[in-house]
Amino acid sequence: MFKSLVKSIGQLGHAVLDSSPEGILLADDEGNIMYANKSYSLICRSDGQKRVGKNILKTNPHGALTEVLLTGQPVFGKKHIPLGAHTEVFSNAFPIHIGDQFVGAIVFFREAAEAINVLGELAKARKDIRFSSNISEQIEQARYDFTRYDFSNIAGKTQCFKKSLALARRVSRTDSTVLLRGESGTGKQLFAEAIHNTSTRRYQPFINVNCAAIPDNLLESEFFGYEKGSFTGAGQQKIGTFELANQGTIFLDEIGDMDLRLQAKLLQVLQSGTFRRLGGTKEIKVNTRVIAATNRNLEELIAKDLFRIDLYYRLNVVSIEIPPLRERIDDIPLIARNLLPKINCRVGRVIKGLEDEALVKLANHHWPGNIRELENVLEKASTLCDGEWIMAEDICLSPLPSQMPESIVSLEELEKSMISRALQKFGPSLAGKKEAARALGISLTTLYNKLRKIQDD
Ligand SMILES: Nc1ncnc2c1ncn2[C@@H]1O[C@H](COP(=O)(O)OP(=O)(O)OP(=O)(O)O)[C@@H](O)[C@H]1O
Repeated sequence: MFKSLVKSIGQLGHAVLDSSPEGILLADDEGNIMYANKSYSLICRSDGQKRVGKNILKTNPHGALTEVLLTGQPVFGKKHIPLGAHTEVFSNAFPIHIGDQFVGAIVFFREAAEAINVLGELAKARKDIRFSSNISEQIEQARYDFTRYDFSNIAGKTQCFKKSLALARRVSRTDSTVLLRGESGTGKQLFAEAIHNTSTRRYQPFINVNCAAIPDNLLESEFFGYEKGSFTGAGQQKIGTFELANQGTIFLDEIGDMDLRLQAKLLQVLQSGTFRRLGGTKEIKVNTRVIAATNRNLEELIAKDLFRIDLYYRLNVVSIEIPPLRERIDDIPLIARNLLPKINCRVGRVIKGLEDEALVKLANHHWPGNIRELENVLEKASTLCDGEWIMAEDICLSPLPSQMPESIVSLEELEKSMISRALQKFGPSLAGKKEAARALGISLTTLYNKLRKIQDD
C-alpha cells in the first residue's frame, strides 16, 4: 500500500520535496528505500535514485532512519555520515502512520557544518544572557547549550579502549559520579558529553567548567554565583554553574588543578547537595550529576597535600581510565576515518582517506598530544594534500627530525624549547597561545599548566 501511495505523490509533490534544501529519504516499514529528493543527491554527492529499492537497514544500520524503523520513535538531531557522503549531517527522522498502521519512516537532514553555523549564531546571540539579571533566561540558556557527542562519535576498537567505552556506557545509565582519567587529548570531554547525552538527564543542561582555566579567586563565584552587590563589581545577580546544571550534569574538567579551599567547598556541596550564592543567605538545593576529569596523578597530589583525600573518594565512585593513543595505535585508521568528515568541513576539501604508507607513518609516531594532536596532523595533511587521499609526504609530525637538537636533551628541555618556539611564532596574546596550543597538539589549559610549571621551576 505504501508503495502505491509513494507513487501517487505526483508531479507537484515531487516538486515540493525537491525544493527543500534538506535531504529527504523515505523508507517503508521493512526499510526499503522508496524515495530520495534532489538535496539528498547534492548532500551525499551521489545519485539518490540509485538508492531507491536498496534496504536502509543494511546500507546504513546506524542512521536515524534505521533507528526510527527499529524503535518506532522519532529521532532528533542525530549526527552521522550518510552512505557515500563525505560530510556529517544532522538528521531528524519520524515514523509514518496511516491510521493506526506503522507504514514507514522519513528522514530530513542538513550538512552538519551548516547546522553548526546556525547554532554558532544562536550561541553568539545568547552569549550575554547569562549575565543578564533575568535568572530564568540564564537557566534557559544553559538548557540549550550545545553538546555534540554521543557514543556513536567515539571511535576505537582496541581491547583496552573498548573496556573504557563499555564502562562509560554502563555508567551512563546510572546517576553515579564519574572520574575520567587520561592524558591530555585522549577524549575525556568527549566521554563526559557522551555519558550525559546517553543518560536520563540528556534533555537537561550539560555545563562544562574548566577548573584550570578560571583563576582561583573567580572559580567560587563561577561555581556558586553571587547576589547583586555582594562585592565590588557584582552589579547584578549571577547564577553559578552548579545551579545552572540543576537536573543536568556538571563537567569539572582539570579537577586536579582546583585550589584546596575550593575543594573543601565542593566537597560540602557534593555531600549536602546545597550551597549559598556569594553574599546570599538562602540555601539552594540542587540535583546535579558530577563528572570530573583530570590528566594529573591525583594520588600523587594527595601525597603532597595538594588534593583532599575525602574529595577524591567522593569523586572516584566510578573511575574510567582512557588509554593514550600510543597504546591503541590500531585505532588510528578508524579514528582518522571518524575525524576526516569534520576536518573536510573545516578545510573545505573532500579527502577520502589515507594511503597505507601514511597510516604506517602515523603508527610509528609517539603521540604525546594524543587524538587532539592526530586531528591537527590530519588537518594540516588535508590542506597540503593534492588529491583525494592523504599520502605519507603530506603528513608532518613535529618535531621534525631536522629541527631536533644535535645532542640529546631531556624530554622536559625539549618540551620547554618547543613551547617557547611556538609562543615566539604565534605571539604571547590569547589568540597566539590558542594557536600555539593547537600547533603543539595540546589544549590551551595544558599549555597554561605547562607555562605555570616552567615559571615555578
Ligand atoms: N575516540 C575518539 N574518536 C574521535 N575523536 C576523538 C576521540 N577521542 C577524542 N577525539 C577528539 O579529540 C579531541 C580532544 O578530545 P577531548 O577534548 O575530549 O580530550 P581531553 O582528554 O578532554 O583533553 P584535555 O585533557 O586536554 O582537555 C577532540 O576534538 C575530540 O573530538
